[in-house]
Amino acid sequence: MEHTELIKPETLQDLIQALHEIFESDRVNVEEVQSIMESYESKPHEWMKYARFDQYRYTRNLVDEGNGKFNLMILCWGEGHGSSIHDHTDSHCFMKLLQGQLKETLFDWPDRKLQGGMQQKSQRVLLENQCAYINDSLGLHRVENVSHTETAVSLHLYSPPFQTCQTFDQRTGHRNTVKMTFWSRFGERTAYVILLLLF
Ligand SMILES: N[C@@H](CS(=O)O)C(=O)O
Ligand SMILES: [Fe+2]
Repeated sequence: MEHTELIKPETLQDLIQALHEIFESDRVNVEEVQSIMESYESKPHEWMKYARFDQYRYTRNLVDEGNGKFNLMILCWGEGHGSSIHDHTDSHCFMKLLQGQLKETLFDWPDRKLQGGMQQKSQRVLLENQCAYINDSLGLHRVENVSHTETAVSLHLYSPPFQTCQTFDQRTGHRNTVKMTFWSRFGERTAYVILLLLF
């Protein structure tokens, strides 16, 4: 097997460069991606221009399109913000904490004769610089910034990129397909909403 040497990326730019090289190959080595993302030490001034918050829910801010192989984005979580239970559309999902902490709760896929709601499988708190991994065969998750005083910022890599996912009602297990949007792209606020309102 081809082996890429692991060098600690000093900057976010170095990390992006290293990710481009890793994803040139058709096979993704999950441990390699996870450890290179983990070894980057978060420096806020390097990612600040992507970190835009909304008052009401977490935002998704596109950083890099990875030559079509992956999407790299920064998610900004205000106090108390969380995602619904969701899947990752058959992609790899890496999630690294750049600032603050996030609670991740794992769930099994609901089965047909679901009773008593979807039961949580496990829970963990991700700390600054840690990198978690999930895909659909490991299950579903919900991510929350449970802090009432601190915001959280995370760096997500999805490969291959996807634009919709399924969300699940914890009580009934019923699912919805939702379109995922970017609050900003490459540091610029996305104009979709404004355009839709004008025309
Ligand atoms: N997968 C979610 C974020 S998280 O809750 O893992 C998203 O891309 O919006
Ligand atoms: Fe997720």
